[in-house]
Amino acid sequence: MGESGAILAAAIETLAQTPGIMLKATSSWYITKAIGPPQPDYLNGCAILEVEQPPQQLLETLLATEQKFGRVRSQHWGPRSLDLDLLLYDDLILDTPTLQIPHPRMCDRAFVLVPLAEIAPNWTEPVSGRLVKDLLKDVDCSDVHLLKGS
Ligand SMILES: Nc1ncnc2c1ncn2[C@@H]1O[C@H](COP(=O)(O)OP(=O)(O)OP(=O)(O)O)[C@@H](O)[C@H]1O
Ligand SMILES: Nc1nc2c(c(=O)[nH]1)N=C(CO)CN2
Repeated sequence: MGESGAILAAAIETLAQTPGIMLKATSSWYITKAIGPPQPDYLNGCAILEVEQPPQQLLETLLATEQKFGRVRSQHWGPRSLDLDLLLYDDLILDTPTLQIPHPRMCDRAFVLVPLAEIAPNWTEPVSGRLVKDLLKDVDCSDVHLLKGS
């Protein structure tokens, strides 16, 4: 919800300025049809961060950044101002009540795999053992559209 392009750019900048985080790459932004209850389109993208923070601390940083940009949790999979998900962390597999890595739904989501394949095509998703660029071949990308100029 809101000025999504500006919110995403500002959120990325916030992360890049966080001690222990170095921004290595960002994808283009993609306009994507919402999965879940009826709601406006999303703007999705991915970034690669080099971090000194362990995964749980990185999740806290992401959640704090969502809060900074006004994230309110109401409806499940409902509209939101900003959603920052931790998709992959090296080749780590982690399953705790508050954090699962890889993100458990990433392999099914064209809105994740299209931008991720742009910046990390040869990253292996460690649960399936498959490359991001190969996972992308198995999803329907018809509802994912490049935002021109991004
Ligand atoms: N890899 C992960 N990245 C982000 N949050 C995660 C992850 N694994 C578990 N979580 C937990 O999920 C909680 C809820 O996340 P959130 O409300 O953003 O879900 P969502 O984005 O609506 O749905 P989805 O998880 O399907 O993308 C977070 O507070 C966090 O504890
Ligand atoms: N297009 C799109 N749909 C969604 C998204 C998202 O990022 N993009 N995130 C969701 C929950 O995280 C639910 N539905």
